[in-house]
Amino acid sequence: MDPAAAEATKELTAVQARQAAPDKPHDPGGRPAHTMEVRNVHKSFGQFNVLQGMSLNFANDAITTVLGPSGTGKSVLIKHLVGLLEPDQGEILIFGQDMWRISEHERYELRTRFGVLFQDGALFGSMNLYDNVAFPLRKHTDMSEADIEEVVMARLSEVGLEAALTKYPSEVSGGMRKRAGFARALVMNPEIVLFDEPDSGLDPVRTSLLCDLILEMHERHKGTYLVVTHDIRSARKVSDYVGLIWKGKVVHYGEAKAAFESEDPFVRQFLAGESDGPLGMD
Ligand SMILES: Nc1ncnc2c1ncn2[C@@H]1O[C@H](COP(=O)(O)OP(=O)(O)OP(=O)(O)O)[C@@H](O)[C@H]1O
Repeated sequence: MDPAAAEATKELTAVQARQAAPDKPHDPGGRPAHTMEVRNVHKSFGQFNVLQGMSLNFANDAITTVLGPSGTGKSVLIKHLVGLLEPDQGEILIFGQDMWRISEHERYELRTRFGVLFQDGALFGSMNLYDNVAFPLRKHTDMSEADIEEVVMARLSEVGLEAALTKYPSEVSGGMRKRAGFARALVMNPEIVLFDEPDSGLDPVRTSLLCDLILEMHERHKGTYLVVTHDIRSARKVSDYVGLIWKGKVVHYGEAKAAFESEDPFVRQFLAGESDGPLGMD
């Protein structure tokens, strides 16, 4: 191995050694120390090892951003967290429960405690924005239409869409679709909210406004938020904690301020988005 590669490997090993905090016991009040934990998760598709021993304890009631290059497994991580993909090895713990050691029904119930904002908002094209936001309440609760209306209007108003409630997704901008998706993600008062590249397809101004909205909603509703992105500016704006993933592993996790001020060459290169440094293309 050439000296530069050896140095990079050494660096990476040192960073990996500082990854996710060790397990903590559950607190005596019954609340797990972490509402969301990923423990040594491996996942392959055919020969392709996407997650290669990923571990991460997400801080409760904080916004964690997970950053990583394209194709590094960020969306695969989200699918594991919501129980859409089963790990080949390792555990996904939600509220202290192993997602894959509970029944399918329990997993389904657990999913109702998540809000997820997918890249394109994942709205139903055949429903207007009001019905899209009302959908989870109609599906998962027996609330009356009057109560549903109260909640839906409150959520739509928080994201600035109360005037657009009769519009269909195809009739509004990408930014509005994301905001509607956000309103829908929050409608069941979730304790965990996951954002899969909320900034994708948005211009810098709309990205910045969406970040403001994420911060505002988190302040108002609290909860454990995970934002997956490769946009470093968004990460800087919203994060309390930052996780960096590379080659299917968490190579750094810690407070955002410390990460952005880190002298570590790997973390610096990652967060500065520079081509020069221990990270390569392969
Ligand atoms: N169901 C699947 N079957 C086969 N390969 C898959 C599947 N899901 C994901 N992959 C592969 O796993 C890798 C990681 O995908 P993932 O979508 O998680 O990347 P990402 O980090 O979210 O990338 P991006 O930032 O570009 O969205 C990719 O190479 C992808 O092709």
